[in-house]
Amino acid sequence: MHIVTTIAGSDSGGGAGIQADLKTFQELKVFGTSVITALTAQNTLGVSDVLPIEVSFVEKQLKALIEDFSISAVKTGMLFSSEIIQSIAHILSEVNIPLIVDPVMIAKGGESLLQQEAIDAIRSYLLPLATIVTPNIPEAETLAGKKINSLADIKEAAHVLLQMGVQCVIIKGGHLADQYYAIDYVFFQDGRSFSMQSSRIATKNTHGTGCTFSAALTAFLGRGLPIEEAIEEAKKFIQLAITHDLSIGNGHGPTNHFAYQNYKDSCEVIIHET
Ligand SMILES: Nc1ncnc2c1ncn2[C@@H]1O[C@H](COP(=O)(O)OP(=O)(O)OP(=O)(O)O)[C@@H](O)[C@H]1O
Ligand SMILES: Cc1ncc(CO)c(N)n1
Repeated sequence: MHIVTTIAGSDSGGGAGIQADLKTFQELKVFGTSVITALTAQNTLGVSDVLPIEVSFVEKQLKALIEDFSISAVKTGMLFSSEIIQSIAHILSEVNIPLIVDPVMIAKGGESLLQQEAIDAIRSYLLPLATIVTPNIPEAETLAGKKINSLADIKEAAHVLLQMGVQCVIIKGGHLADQYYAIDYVFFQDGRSFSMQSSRIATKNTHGTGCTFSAALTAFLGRGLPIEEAIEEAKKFIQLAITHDLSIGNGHGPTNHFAYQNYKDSCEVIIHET
C-alpha cells in the first residue's frame, strides 16, 4: 500500500484542504496521512475564522509520520505562516520524498490563508525542495513577481519559478478568461513544456479545485506513475470532479471526488506542445 501525506489546513466544509485531500487519496487507493497546519471555520459561503496550530505541534505531527511510515509522496496546501513553512521545510529537507507544493494563498471568497510575509518563505525554503509547484494565475503572479496577461507571461513566470529550484511548474488556468477551455501549462527544468486542455464547465461549484488537483497528483506520483502521466491523470480527476459537481451548500459547492472512478474512461484532456 502506498502511503502519502498532506500538510494543509482543515476545511470544516469538507470541500477543500485536508478533507479534500484525504477524500482524493481514498478514491485513488493510496493510504492518506495528514499534518494539520490550521483549522478554518468554513463552508461554501466563505471562511469565517482561522486558528493556526502551534509550530511545535505541526512539527510533532510530521515527525510522527516520518518516524513510522515509508511515505511515497507529500503535498502541502495551506501553510499559513512563515514559521510553519520554515519548520516543515527543515524536516522535509532531511528526507527524500517527492514534494508537491500547492501554494495556497487566498480562499475563493478572498479570505487570506497565508500571511503576506510567508510568501518569501515559500520561495526561499519550499520551492528548492519541491518536485512540482501548482500555482493558479494569481499565485504565479505573486510568487514570480510579475503580472500575467498572455501565454508569454505564463512562460516567463514559470521560468522565474524554475530558477527557484523546483523541478516542474504547473500554472493552472482556472482563473483565465477563456470561455470554452480550462488550460493548465506544464514546464520542466530541462526545457520540456506542454499544455493540458479540457472543456471549461459552467458551474459555481469549484470550491477546492486546486486542493483536489494537487492531491490527485500526489496520489498518482505516490503510486509510482511517471511524472507526465501523473499530471495528465490528475487533470482528468479534477475535470471529472468538476463535471459531476455536487450541489451542496448555498455558495461555491465542492467538486465530486467519486466521479473519477465512475467515469474515468470518458474524460478527454488534449495535450499540446507549448
Ligand atoms: N470551470 C472549470 N472547468 C474545468 N476545469 C476547471 C474549471 N475551473 C478550474 N478548473 C481546473 O481545476 C484545476 C484547479 O485550477 P484553479 O485555477 O481553479 O485552482 P485554484 O484557484 O488553486 O483552486 P482553489 O483555490 O479553489 O482550490 C485546474 O486543472 C483548472 O484547469
Ligand atoms: C483549508 C483550506 N485550504 C485551501 C483552500 C483553497 O481552496 C481553502 N479554501 N481552505
